[in-house]
Amino acid sequence: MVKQTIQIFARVKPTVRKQQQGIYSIDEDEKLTPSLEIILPRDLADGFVNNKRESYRFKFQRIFDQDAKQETIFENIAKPVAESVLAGYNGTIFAYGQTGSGKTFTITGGAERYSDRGIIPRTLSYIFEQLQKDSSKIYTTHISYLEIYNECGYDLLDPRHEASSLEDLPKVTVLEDPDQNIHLKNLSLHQAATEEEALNLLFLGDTNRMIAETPMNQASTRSHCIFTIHLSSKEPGSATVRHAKLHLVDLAGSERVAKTGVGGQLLTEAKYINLSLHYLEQVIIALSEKHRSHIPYRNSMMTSVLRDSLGGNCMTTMIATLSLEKRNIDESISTCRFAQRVALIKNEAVLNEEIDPKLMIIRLQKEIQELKDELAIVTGEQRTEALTEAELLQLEKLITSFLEDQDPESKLEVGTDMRKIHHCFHYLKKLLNDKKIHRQSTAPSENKDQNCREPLKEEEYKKLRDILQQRDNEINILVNMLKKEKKKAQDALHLSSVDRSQLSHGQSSPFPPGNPDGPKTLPFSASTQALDSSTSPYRSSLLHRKTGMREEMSLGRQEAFEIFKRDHADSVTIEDNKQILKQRFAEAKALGESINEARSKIGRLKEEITQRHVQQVALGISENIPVPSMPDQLEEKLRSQLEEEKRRYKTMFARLKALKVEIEHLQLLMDKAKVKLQKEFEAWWAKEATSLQVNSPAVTPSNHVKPFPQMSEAQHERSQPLSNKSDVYARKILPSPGPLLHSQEQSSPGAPMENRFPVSTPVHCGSKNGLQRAQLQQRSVDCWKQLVTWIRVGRLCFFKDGALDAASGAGARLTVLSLLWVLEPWAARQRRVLGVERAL
Ligand SMILES: Nc1ncnc2c1ncn2[C@@H]1O[C@H](COP(=O)(O)OP(=O)(O)OP(=O)(O)O)[C@@H](O)[C@H]1O
Repeated sequence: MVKQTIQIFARVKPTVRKQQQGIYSIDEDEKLTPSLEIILPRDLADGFVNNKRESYRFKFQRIFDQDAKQETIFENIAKPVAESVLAGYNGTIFAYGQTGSGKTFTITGGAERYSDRGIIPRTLSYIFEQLQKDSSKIYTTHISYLEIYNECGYDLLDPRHEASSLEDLPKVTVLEDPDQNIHLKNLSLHQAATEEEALNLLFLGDTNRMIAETPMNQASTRSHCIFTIHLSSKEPGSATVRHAKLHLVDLAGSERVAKTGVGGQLLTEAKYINLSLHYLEQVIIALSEKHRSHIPYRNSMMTSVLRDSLGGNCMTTMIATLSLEKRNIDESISTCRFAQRVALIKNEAVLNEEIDPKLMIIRLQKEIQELKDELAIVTGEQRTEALTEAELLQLEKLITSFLEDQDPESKLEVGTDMRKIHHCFHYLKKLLNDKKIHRQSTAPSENKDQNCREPLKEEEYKKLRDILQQRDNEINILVNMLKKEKKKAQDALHLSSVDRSQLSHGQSSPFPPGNPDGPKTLPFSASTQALDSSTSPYRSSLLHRKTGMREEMSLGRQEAFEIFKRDHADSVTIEDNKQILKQRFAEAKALGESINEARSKIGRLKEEITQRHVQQVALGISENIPVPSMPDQLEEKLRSQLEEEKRRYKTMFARLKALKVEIEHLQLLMDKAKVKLQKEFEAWWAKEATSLQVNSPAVTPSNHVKPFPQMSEAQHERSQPLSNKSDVYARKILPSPGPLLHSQEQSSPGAPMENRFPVSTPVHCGSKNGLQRAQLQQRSVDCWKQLVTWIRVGRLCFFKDGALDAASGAGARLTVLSLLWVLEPWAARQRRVLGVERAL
């Protein structure tokens, strides 16, 4: 049993230095327990805190300042916990802090760079690396991913459901057995045999979390997420199994409702979050107080799930994430205070061992049999029924192996059942008799042979023995050569089939097959195939969802999506990652080729060594001299070259392995970014569609929505100043406002935007009485064509799908208005508007 208080660490998020100046300091002098001092600026100290203290000091196991790398965080915080999980103890790491303080960044990681990987992917990497190294045990790994939102649990890894909202995901409920053990009903466990499989599950969960979030529930901010690695280990042949769980928890933002200043649905959410964090706090207070008999775990789902992690059988670590800016000082102090209370909690971690029921049954059955046998001896009671066929067969097998065993001490153990003992004697007797008869029938010729033989002289005998030994050696060498030839032929066959399959995959994998020492396995090609969307069910389902969405898009919407993508803040990151991925692929390909060369060289060297050896043997036979036991100089040289080449191969192999992990991670990051992009586009599109409908009869500048959600405030503001003047322009150049749609059904909210502006829809144009409807439509179409051309050549910076499909005046008016809002700068806007006017 390991008794330990919960370890607390602090991590300060990097922000603009100016905003943090003089606000905090870290005292590293106290090596064992460094402290963080938060200094209240004078303006805040007055009245902010009752006693007007100007600085607060908090102790932590370690404090990581702004420049701490993800690698450092993993090495110092997560690695020790992962090690205890590998040893069979439960572990928990949870991040606590206000929204935006870096909880998700610390636990999951950033979505931009490979080096930004957080605790979860690094821990998975570490655990699988350790499992591979340890061949003394059989390990099984399972993953689960739970999201708790408004006190309801959701399974983020259910492959049967395609989540488009949180409600689509299976609901998880907490059950408690009589021993007060917590069970999570409906939370699926997924076996992950490799790091890639586990990372794919993480990716699936994160994407489901992102897709399922509502505009109200912006991802991690308002929900708690628990990623759990379940690890079982067993020594071969042993009936004892060890189970350990590692919870990696990203809690919701800890800020107070009053500060967030929200209402409606957000307020409800905030209340739930505050309530669940409040219950967490209550549990922690209760645990830190001595002699408290009741700990209110059951009050909330999160405390129920984390029951063991808090004051139970677990090694728990808390990371207090701090965004130490002036405006966040109160939240930062509150986070640190919380951490100080958490540090008082003592946990008692025990090894979670249990007996494997199957092995236990076999063991007990054997024991019962032995006891029955003993009882039979003691009571003198003997069984009289005949032995079954299976029992007889079993006995005969035992006798055969007993007779074949060269060990003179070996025993024939059949127990104390007299029926079995009798049968053994009968069987042996039969064997003996059969042999006697056989001897008699072959005796005359044997006798004759023996008579002919003269006693062998000692010298001759030795010579013959040497020759025999030599022949044996030759035969062994030849057999080995034969085996190698056979293996080569098989490999050639295998390689050609791999080549074929790689060709059929389009892009060939840069990862070469196998290890020159071992059997010809295909570790990399197999795992890259696992990454391929056709073989990874999780990734493929998400990619399908993503591409599926694309396929459903109309032409115009696709065009809008392309522009949305181009202008999105993440596009630079995606492009950067694409470039890095390309570089890594090129590097992996070059490395793969070098590895293949090294493999062939190793093969050639091995062949040369064998040939050299055969030559030596042949020389020995022809000149009748014994084969030298030590390799000659040439062979020695070949062997050292072989060793050198093997070392080179291993180094390259290790690098390639690391590259593979990096490539897979980058691919996952890109997939995630693409899904996010698609989702944001859909949300923006839906919002635009709604606002077009709601505002359609009279579009006023106040109704204008920010055209792209990802636009910076500055960009947005620049695009905003639509004066009445531009409205006047719009009115001038376009059909005047009027009822845009004929019937109610055309404006039904569910109707796709393209349906709302059908080409054939006649439009009622109130004040353009002089113009024929057909002429008006023609003008609109021309106008649209012109606009589309401008967009294509980059003259206009913004365009919406309705425009392409809408040949009607109504569609034209609205969309051109939208266009006008984002034309910049003002002078250019005017020129373009005039251009539009001329085009009309
Ligand atoms: N140590 C860090 N280094 C670099 N960037 C960071 C760091 N910590 C946080 N960030 C960045 O700050 C932003 C907010 O961080 P993050 O999403 O992790 O906050 P959070 O505490 O999880 O917020 P929420 O409660 O909304 O989930 C992100 O863009 C993240 O990349």
